[in-house]
Amino acid sequence: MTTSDIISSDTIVALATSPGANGAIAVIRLSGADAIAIANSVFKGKDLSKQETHTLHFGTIRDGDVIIDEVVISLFIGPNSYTKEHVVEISTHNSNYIIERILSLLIRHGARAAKAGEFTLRAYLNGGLDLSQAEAVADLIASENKASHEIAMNQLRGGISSELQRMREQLINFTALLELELDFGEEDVEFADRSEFLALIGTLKEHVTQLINSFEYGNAIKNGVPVAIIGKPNAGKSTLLNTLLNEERAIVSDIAGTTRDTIEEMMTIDGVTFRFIDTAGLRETLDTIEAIGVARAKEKVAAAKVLLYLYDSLNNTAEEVIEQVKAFHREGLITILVRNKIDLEGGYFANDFDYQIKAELIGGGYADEIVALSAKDPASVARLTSSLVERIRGLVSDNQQVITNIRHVEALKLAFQSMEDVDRGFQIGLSGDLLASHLRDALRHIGTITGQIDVDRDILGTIFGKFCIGK
Ligand SMILES: Nc1nc2c(c(=O)[nH]1)N(C=O)[C@@H](CNc1ccc(C(=O)N[C@@H](CCC(=O)O)C(=O)O)cc1)CN2
Ligand SMILES: Nc1nc2c(ncn2[C@@H]2O[C@H](COP(=O)(O)OP(=O)(O)OP(=O)(O)O)[C@@H](O)[C@H]2O)c(=O)[nH]1
Repeated sequence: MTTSDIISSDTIVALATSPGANGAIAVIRLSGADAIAIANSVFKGKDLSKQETHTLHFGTIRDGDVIIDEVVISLFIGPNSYTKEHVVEISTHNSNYIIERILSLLIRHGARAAKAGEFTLRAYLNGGLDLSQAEAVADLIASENKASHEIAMNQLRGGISSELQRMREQLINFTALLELELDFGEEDVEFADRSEFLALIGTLKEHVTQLINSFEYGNAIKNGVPVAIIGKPNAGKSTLLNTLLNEERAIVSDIAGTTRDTIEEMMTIDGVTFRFIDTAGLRETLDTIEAIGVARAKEKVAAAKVLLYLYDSLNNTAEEVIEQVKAFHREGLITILVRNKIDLEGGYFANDFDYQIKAELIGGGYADEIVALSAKDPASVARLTSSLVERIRGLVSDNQQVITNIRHVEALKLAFQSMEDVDRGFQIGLSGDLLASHLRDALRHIGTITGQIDVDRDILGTIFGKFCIGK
């Protein structure tokens, strides 16, 4: 690739820092073949065309004789830049007036206003980043906690890309062997035995499934892990939420049915963001407002990753706890039984009540554990939060790649289907060329994730259109 191949014809410009923000300095970024020439035509200082890449230069920006600002210019000579084109960054004083004047000055001198995500689009088109890395840039900017930051950073550093590359290589070897056999078709040779092929496709399918499943965790981490807090009226749901949030957000009272609607609160604990959802108490009622609340509670559990079921031994029978928790149960729902108000019993002592619940719900696989606490007491609630964090972290193993992007999941599902076709094809003795065609489909679907394979212009538009302008 020569420099002229990778440097696009038009030069784009945008504010790279946040518009309207209060900082001291703003950065205006130019990228393209004429970036240096355009900057030179408004900059009074050293001749930028004679400077080395990755150097800084002090000077003024002038519109005719008028000095608009004293600035610092950073120079990146293509392809040694983020976009792989010439990039010039102008650090100005952060004034909307100055920014507007410099932007329009640069446009008058031949630059064009960049569209959303256009710098990163160019980085992708010029081979600086692959598509999943470009998407990671958006995730990184949006990341607000340690867990989502870690996943986005891993993706930006090529974690997903290299994993997919390994998978593609295996598939390519596989296809090559199969096509070699096809060439010798008449002679009926087999270069690899069928069981080896089947084992390999089985491993690949398993791997793809693991990635698909990681999305549930990845998506929860990215958007906050939804936790539904459920229990009979007066179980202490609002009290627990208040202690968790350390503020009086939910209305607490001892009149059953105070919480008529659902309340949602975001909170980051040990780097994991949770969305706690308080819900109306569960009870048979003729009060229609509250009946709607109960229906909503069921919806919330359906959308939750974690269920905190609150009860206490004074107001609940073991039977009703068992019945309700079973009613909410579904595969993959992390269920923590929260036995509340232990201060009223003078501390927690396991008794028949617990043994029954433990045997039925923990033993039966409907719940993961029981945490006994007093919702009013922050120290005992801390035991619950550390258990919550541990369980969320436990969903993926340390070095497993996590998918956070729905586009990637869709592509992986299609790849899985093609692998299924290969698998089934083998079993029913499908001809080699048809098998190879299914294999190529699988390769193509995986390739769309990193963008190695023809990605539709519309899809690129959707991906980069979500970025902010200047990114
Ligand atoms: N001022 C500034 N800060 C920024 C960016 C930027 O564009 N400008 N970035 C963008 O959003 C991110 C950093 N990304 C960057 C990626 C590559 C290069 C770069 O100059 N690459 C060269 C040189 C590499 C080297 O010296 O090792 C290259 O790839 O050849 C710069 C920034 C975050 N901070
Ligand atoms: N002693 C004691 N009282 C508690 C504890 N947790 C909650 N309570 C009390 O129990 C009553 C009901 O608590 P809430 O938090 O309003 O219960 P809720 O589950 O939100 O009730 P609804 O809004 O009716 O669904 C209040 O008087 C709380 O102060 C606890 O750990 N110990």
